Amino acid sequence: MARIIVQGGTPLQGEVTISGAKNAVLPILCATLLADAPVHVSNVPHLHDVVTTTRLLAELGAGIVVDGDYGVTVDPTTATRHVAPYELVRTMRASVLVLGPLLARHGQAEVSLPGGCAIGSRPVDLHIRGLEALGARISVEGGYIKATAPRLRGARHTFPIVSVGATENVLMAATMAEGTTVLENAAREPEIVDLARCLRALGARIHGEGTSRIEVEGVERLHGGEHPVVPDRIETGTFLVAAAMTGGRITACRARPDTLDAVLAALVEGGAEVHCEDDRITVDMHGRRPRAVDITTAPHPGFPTDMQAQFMALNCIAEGTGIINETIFENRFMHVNELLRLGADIRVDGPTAVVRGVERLSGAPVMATDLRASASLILAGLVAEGETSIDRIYHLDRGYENIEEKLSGLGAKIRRVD
Ligand SMILES: CC(=O)N[C@H]1[C@@H](OP(=O)(O)OP(=O)(O)OC[C@H]2O[C@@H](n3ccc(=O)[nH]c3=O)[C@H](O)[C@@H]2O)O[C@H](CO)[C@@H](O)[C@@H]1O
Ligand SMILES: C=C(OP(=O)(O)O)C(=O)O
Repeated sequence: MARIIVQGGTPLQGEVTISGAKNAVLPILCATLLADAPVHVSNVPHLHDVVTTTRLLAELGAGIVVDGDYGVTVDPTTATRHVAPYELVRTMRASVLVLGPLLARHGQAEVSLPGGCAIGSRPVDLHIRGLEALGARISVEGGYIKATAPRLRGARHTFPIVSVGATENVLMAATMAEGTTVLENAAREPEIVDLARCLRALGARIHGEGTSRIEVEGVERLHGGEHPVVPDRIETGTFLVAAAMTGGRITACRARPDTLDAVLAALVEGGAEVHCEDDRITVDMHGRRPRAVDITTAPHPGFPTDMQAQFMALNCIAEGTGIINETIFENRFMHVNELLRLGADIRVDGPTAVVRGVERLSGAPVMATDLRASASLILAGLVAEGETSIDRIYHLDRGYENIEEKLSGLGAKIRRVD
């Protein structure tokens, strides 16, 4: 099985180009099902989850053309099937995002329940309740969400808790509902903003994305169009933490500093010098050891749960003790046991981890358990003495494009072995 081998000890230096955001491109690809003509999506990252999504769209009958290095054109006009099968959905939870578009466009959808994953149980009740508020009739039978709605109707709906995926599913469905929909307590993540921009480029009428109140005036049809995917803030943050941990200086290019406020504030608290330009972020640690940072994850604009594992890695080698509270997912500390194998000092008590910084980590074989846990192990490997070998890296390929090549370009001693 493929592994990543990291030799620790090199401060990272140089520039790295950020790819399109995984968590933006997946809903956007699903949204193309709403259109009645081809949609061209650019700045599409090379990720396993993107391949899974295009397979799912093809399974539904859509035409897929990969053009150039980073473009995908989806022709939804031939997408007449409405069943998203278990075999595809089980490998990627975001597949449930075809539910809203299928329902809005075809009046029916059957989507396999995605199931849980390593980081938590991850139910989809909020997606279902939101779509029901628009008039859908939904039942769960045989492991499938079965939904029908001859025509969705606009409604006022308040999400009981903030959910990125549920906001996306209901937003997509509402674009073609009859009348106006108002979504309260909507997620405010930059990926929601990017989805709304894409939908608007296809003719949707949406206001308020990026705030907790989104208003959608339903339209009869969405047309074809084009959309470039927003840069990946989590990939950006991961590289910036790598620079901070190694005492290096890197610039993330084609990034979006305005989507990273909480992460950049935490880096500054950790002792990094951070400099932002339009689409570039430079982090300079001047060879210093980072200071420990306290983190509490929260919906945007709070500190992102998808950066929690990386900051835990930073705290492992920082000066002082950092306290990490994970409030979004109930089981997102799977990286702790692996970091302990590298010599970290971490104590977990329910949703809280207390990380006492140690002078040095030492390389060891470790196992990736989920996407961001994998990233945290690479970061720890970059500063550990000797060699760290990371197993089960298929998790990484879901969400990081060529991470070992990008890190090598910054001077890291890292390679993939098959
Ligand atoms: C593809 C994608 O964009 N994934 C992101 C998305 O996941 P995802 O959209 O799955 O995450 P949500 O925002 O929905 O989850 C937030 C919380 O709500 C709960 N919940 C969610 C839906 C539901 O129907 N019922 C329910 O109880 C979840 O279990 C979790 O505790 O947002 C998460 C939170 O920022 C990120 O970590 C993921 O990287
Ligand atoms: C948890 C993540 O993704 P997903 O929701 O696709 O599992 C992530 O990107 O960190």
